Amino acid sequence: MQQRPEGTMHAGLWEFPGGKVDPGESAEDAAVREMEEELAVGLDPASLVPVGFASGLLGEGSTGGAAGGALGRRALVLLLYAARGWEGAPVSQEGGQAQWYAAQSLGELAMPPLDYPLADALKIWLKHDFSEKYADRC
Ligand SMILES: Nc1nc2c([nH]c(=O)n2[C@@H]2O[C@H](COP(=O)(O)OP(=O)(O)OP(=O)(O)O)[C@@H](O)[C@H]2O)c(=O)[nH]1
Repeated sequence: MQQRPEGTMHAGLWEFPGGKVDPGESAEDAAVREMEEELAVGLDPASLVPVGFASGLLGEGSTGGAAGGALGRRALVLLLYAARGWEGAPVSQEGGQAQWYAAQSLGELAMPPLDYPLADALKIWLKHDFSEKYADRC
């Protein structure tokens, strides 16, 4: 998990690492690029397995809320992937903290709203260990 830096929306809250998909980029390629940029971790896009998604409005749960603020009502969909292998040790490249947490303890972290359902999806996914099904991709 990584902590959002000061001066950004949801500053100080812990989130799954990642970021926005660039135009023309696949979601998997974006995940690989963001993990490299944010944590200096190398991933193979073919090793990514979809875990779940969460959908809401940009800015919901931050100071001022989404509907009344300058952000308007922009939809936000977060896709969560699992990776069983990577190169390098994750180190935050953007000044904030990055830390491992057991899936079971994620609910106790202060997170932006959509990361809670993502954490629940991860717990279910880990319980059933769907990665076996995708062994040829990992
Ligand atoms: N992880 C997460 N992000 C959320 C939630 N709700 C919400 O508005 N966001 C916002 O969605 C954006 C996610 O984009 P991002 O991961 O590329 O964040 P970023 O810091 O690179 O972009 P930024 O400069 O716009 O803040 C952030 O601005 C974040 O504050 C949420 O529930 N979970």
